[in-house]
Amino acid sequence: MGTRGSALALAQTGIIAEALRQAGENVEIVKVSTPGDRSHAAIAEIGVGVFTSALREALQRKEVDVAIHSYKDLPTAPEPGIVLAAVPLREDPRDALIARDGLTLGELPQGSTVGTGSPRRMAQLRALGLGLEIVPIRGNIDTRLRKVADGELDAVVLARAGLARLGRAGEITETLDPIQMLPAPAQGALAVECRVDDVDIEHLLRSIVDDEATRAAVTAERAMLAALEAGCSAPVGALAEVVEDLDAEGSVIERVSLRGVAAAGLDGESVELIRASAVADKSDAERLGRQLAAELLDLGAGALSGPGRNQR
Ligand SMILES: NCc1[nH]cc(CCC(=O)O)c1CC(=O)O
Repeated sequence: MGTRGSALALAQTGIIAEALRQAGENVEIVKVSTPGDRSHAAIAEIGVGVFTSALREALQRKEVDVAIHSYKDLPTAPEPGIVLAAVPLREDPRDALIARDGLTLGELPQGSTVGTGSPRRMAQLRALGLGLEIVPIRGNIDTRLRKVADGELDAVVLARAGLARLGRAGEITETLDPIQMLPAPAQGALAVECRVDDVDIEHLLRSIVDDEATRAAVTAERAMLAALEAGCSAPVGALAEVVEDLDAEGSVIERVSLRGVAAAGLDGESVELIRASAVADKSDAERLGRQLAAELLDLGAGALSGPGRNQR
């Protein structure tokens, strides 16, 4: 089972390995170093897939049989020869604020520094109009948290899921409501991949670790992202939830409810956000994502054209 060597990646891979071991399987974990781990440049500069392509190559070369990724870091374009065998039960997908002195977003004084390297988080923070100073940062979760502890920054915004998996959710001072901050498509979810011709392993992974509701939600979010032709570092947020509804005859059916946001500009400098939401049958998750993307484009997310367009 291949994984990146970061604390977060090892924790995530450990969860899946444990589930397989519980089911009686024998698992060996192999660390694969990626250019994303070695470079300190901004993610927007080094490009989509920096954390995931080395792992996929190790899979193709048969150095590993399974690859575990943070789903939100995967490019939207399918990879020939590789299949998404399972999408395990998702962690809380929301973003979280870790601020000095236990402060919430609303309590941070004007001019407070908030660290994030994500154009999506930058755009949504700016749109709140709180007068915060956004500081671009990179580095692993520990490095980012330390900047607040050391007093270098007043706050940072991180995925709740990553903090929870590292046992550091206790440092969160506010979990951000998706109304203020929509997460990255597939945030909090893992992607478990294997080689397309490895049917036994695919079946095994699907039967032990796949979660149907997570898969449907993430399918809608990622279809929206793909249709916007925006890569994982673009200012696009999406959150889908599987909800119970009644059909015309009054029977309970499962539907997918999807919310999306896109900044009018590509660089996170824009304060104008475009929002839309829609609901569809669970079996129509993919189409729902594409339809919401079309609506966002109609509403003006078309300004996403530019250097980042088609970068998948
Ligand atoms: N881009 C880095 C990354 N990839 C996955 C996570 C957290 C775990 C997740 O979202 O599944 C993070 C860190 C973060 O955004 O705070």
